[in-house]
Amino acid sequence: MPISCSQQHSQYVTIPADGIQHGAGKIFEAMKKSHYDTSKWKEHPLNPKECNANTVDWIFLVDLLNFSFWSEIDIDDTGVPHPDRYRVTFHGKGYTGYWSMVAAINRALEEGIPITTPEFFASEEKLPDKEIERIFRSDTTEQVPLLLDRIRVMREAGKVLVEKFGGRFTNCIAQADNSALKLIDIVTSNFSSFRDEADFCGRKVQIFKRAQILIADLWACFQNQSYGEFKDIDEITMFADYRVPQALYHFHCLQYSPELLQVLDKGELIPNGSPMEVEIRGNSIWAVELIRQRILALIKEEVEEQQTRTETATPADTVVTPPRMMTVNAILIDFFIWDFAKAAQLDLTMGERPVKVHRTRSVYY
Ligand SMILES: Nc1nc2c(c(CN[C@H]3C=C[C@H](O)[C@@H]3O)cn2[C@@H]2O[C@H](COP(=O)(O)O)[C@@H](O)[C@H]2O)c(=O)[nH]1
Repeated sequence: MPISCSQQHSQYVTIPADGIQHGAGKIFEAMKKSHYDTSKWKEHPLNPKECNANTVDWIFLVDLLNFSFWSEIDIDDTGVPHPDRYRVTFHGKGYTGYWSMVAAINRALEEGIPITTPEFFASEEKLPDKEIERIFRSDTTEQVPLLLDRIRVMREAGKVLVEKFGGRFTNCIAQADNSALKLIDIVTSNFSSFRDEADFCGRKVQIFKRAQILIADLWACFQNQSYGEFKDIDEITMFADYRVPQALYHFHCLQYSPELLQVLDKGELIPNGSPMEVEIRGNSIWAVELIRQRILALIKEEVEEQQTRTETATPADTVVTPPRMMTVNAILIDFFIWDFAKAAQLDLTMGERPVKVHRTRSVYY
């Protein structure tokens, strides 16, 4: 369930009500225009086109390693990558950021390395650390961020899968009885690197970004069938990373204090679990929840308008087609905003309302 940030505790981040109206309208219009739905997931060249148990292994490893790609070298982070920032070339195209990790995994698979097989990536004998370093090798001088943490979380998760779940994440899915909330519980209680939580004003807040995006990627890839079928998928929140908050600020859906803006502009490190960081992440979750509620209201208005028009339409009027009732949940809004942020990164960093991503090093996002 999304957490509702107690605003009075927020010193650095707030959610302007008029900003939500403005942002939700813009996002809704853009999502309608692009017919944004789960079918978009497979369109990215690096995402798998087949949906089977091997795809589940692939998604598990990708979301196990789906953290911390911001570069120490590419300070401006405009989307036009600094030539020396970590980059992986696959099928002739250079990838940076999140996609660089995915490209490295796909490259290893094409080199015949069973990198997505848990009993393989669990084992220092079968897959020595040096070989993992080679798999994530860069075209440039900058190494993949947090390489040692990536190796550590692979060993830990691989061993848990082998020892407790028959070596496949499909067995975790089977235990969850098509419940996303149950699967979050299985993942966060068995795999410590997914246990993304913090203390905020004396309360424990469970953000669980990678556990939730793991479920979202399964749901989107399998289009709510088979290993991706979840009856309570709408309980999943947006994924509190460092890219979507930047876009939410751009859409006026987040407001930052002068002190936070200065920290971001200077590229200062913000510790994982610090009030500043938890406020950015917690308010992002709540802002997307408010955007979702606003979009549902806009859809309702549209349907009612169409119905009125249809009732009063005379034969001479053109036939009105009911609007595509979009399924809108926090996942689709998040995926849309993230894809938008990547496409509009130059505007987000250099445009009329520029802001940098917050720089926290952690295995959680
Ligand atoms: N909230 C949210 N965070 C997301 C994603 C994704 C990738 N999902 C795509 C994959 C399949 C679907 O098509 C999705 O569109 C990565 N990240 C996070 O971003 C950061 C990396 O950013 P940069 O350094 O600029 O590449 C890092 O924290 C990473 O964990 C998302 O969707 N939502």
